[in-house]
Amino acid sequence: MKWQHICKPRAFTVRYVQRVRKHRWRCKEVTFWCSDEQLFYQWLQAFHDLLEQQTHRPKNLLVYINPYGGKKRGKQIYENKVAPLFSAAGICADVIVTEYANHARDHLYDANLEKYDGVVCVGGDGMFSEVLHGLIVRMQKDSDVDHNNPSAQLSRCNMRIGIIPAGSTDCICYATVGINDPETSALHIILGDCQPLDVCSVHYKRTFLKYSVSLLGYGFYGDVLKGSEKNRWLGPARYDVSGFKTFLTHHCYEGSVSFQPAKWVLGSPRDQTTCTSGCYICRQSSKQLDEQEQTQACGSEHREQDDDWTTIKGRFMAINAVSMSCACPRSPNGLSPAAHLADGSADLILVRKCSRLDFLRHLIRHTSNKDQFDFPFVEVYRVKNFQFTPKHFEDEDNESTDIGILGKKNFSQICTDHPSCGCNHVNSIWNCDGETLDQTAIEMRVHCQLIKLFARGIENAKLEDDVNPSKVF
Ligand SMILES: CCCCCCCCCCCCC/C=C/[C@@H](O)[C@H](COP(=O)(O)O)NC(=O)CCCCC
Ligand SMILES: Nc1ncnc2c1ncn2[C@@H]1O[C@H](COP(=O)(O)OP(=O)(O)O)[C@@H](O)[C@H]1O
Ligand SMILES: [Ca+2]
Repeated sequence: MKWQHICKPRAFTVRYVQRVRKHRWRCKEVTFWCSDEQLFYQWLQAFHDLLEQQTHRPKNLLVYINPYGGKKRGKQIYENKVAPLFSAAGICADVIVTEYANHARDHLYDANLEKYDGVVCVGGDGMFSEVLHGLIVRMQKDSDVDHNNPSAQLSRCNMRIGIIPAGSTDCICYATVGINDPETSALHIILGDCQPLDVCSVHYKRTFLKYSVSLLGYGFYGDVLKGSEKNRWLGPARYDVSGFKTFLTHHCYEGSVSFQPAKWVLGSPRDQTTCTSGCYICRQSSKQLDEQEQTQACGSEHREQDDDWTTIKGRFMAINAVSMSCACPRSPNGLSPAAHLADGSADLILVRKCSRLDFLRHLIRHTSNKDQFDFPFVEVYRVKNFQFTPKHFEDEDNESTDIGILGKKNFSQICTDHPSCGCNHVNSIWNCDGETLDQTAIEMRVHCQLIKLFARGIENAKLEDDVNPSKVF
C-alpha cells in the first residue's frame, strides 16, 4: 500500500484474520489514515499496546521442512505461503530443510530450544511424528523419566508444535484445525493458538517403540502402509493404489486384544456429538489431570486400577486405535468421528473377519456421514490402554532373533491352522502414524494431553458464521 502511505503520510496497515469458508482462514489487510497527527499516534500506540498483551503469540520459531513429503512441495509452500505471513507478524524463524529421514528428530534431541516459543514442521504426519518424538524423548531425558517403562508417568511438553500441511494424509492437521490448508495453519500459529493433544505410547515388553497421535492400525491399515512404501514415487496416490490392492487380497489376522475401558471419560465412541474447539469433555479431562498432578506434587501416589481387563480373541480384518477422530480429506469425519483430541482416551475399533463386500460397505461409510460402526462385525471401545498378541507370537518371539520380526519368513508364513479361513498371512504389521513398527505384539497406553499444538480444535460452524471475530496481528 506504498502509494497510499506517500499520499497520506499518517497511514498504517492492519493485517487481520478472516474466516472465508468452512475452517479456512485468510489474511486480509486494511489501511487507515488520519489527518490529525496526535490522534494517529494514539491509534498506533493503542495497537502496539494491544499486541504487546498477546504474550501467547510466538516470536521465535524453529521450523523443519521435509522437502520429500507429499507432492515434494514443502519448501515451496513454506517460502510462498508461510514465510511472508511470519515475517509480516514479526516472527523470527530459524529454518532447517531436512536432509534425511529422522534429521529433525535427532536435531531436537540436542538443540538449544531456550530461545524458541515453538517448533513448526512442514510436511505430513510422518514429519510431525519426527518432531513429536524429538520433543517428547528430549523432555523425558531432561526430566529423568525412563520412557522404556510402559507405566512411567511421562512429563508433559510445553513447547507448542505447529503443522504446516505438506504431506500425503495430513490427518493430524486436518483433525485439529478442520482443514489441511498451509495459510490457515500459519495463521493459527501466528495467533498463538493452543490445543492440548493426547499421545499414545507403544511398547514391546519393557522397550519403547513409538508414540502415536493419530492411527495405530494393524491388519488393513498396516498392510496398506507396507504396500505403499514401494510406490512412494506416486506421492499421496500410493495409498489409493495400495488400499485397492490390500482390499482385494482381503486378509484377516488372528490374535487377542486386551484392554481397560476409559471409565472416567464422559463421552462414548457412539456419541452423535464431536470434539470441537473448547470441548467440554476435554476440559473435564484437563481438570482431572490437574487434580492428579496436584495430588502427586503433594507426595501421594496416583494409583492406576489394574483390574477390569477385557480380552477379545478372534480373527480381525483390522485393529485400529485412534486417540483423535483421524479426519482427513479421504474421510472427512474420520475413523472414529466422536473421538476427542484431549480427553485421555483412545477409541479401539475391532473389525472382525467378514466378507469382502461387507468390508467394502464398512470402508465406504468412512466417506459419508453414515455410521461405520453399525455392523455386526465391528466393535468399538473407548479405552485407556490395550495389548495385542498375535496368535503366532510364540513362534515370532523365537524367530525374531534370527530374521527380525518384519523378516519375510514371518510375514508370509502360511497359516496351517486355518487353511480355509482366508488368513494365509499369519501376521500383519502396525501402522503407527504412517510409520511401521518393528514388533507385532505390543502394548499401548494413552497419555492425556502430553503435548500442545498451535491449533484450537475444530471450530463450530455456527460460531464461525455468527460472530466473525477477526483477529488483528
Ligand atoms: C472405497 C473407499 C474407501 C475409503 C476408505 C477411507 C478410509 C480412510 C481413513 C484414513 C485414516 C487415516 C489415518 C491417518 C493416518 C496417517 O497418519 C498415515 C500417515 O500419513 P502421512 O505421513 O501424511 O502419509 N496415513 C496412512 O496410513 C494412510 C492411510 C490411507 C488409507 C487409505
Ligand atoms: N530429507 C528427507 N529425506 C527423506 N526422508 C525424509 C526427509 N525428511 C523427512 N523424511 C521422512 O519422510 C517420511 C514421510 O514424511 P511426511 O512429511 O510425513 O510425508 P508423507 O505424508 O508424504 O508421508 C517421514 O518418515 C520422514 O521421517
Ligand atoms: Ca483422545
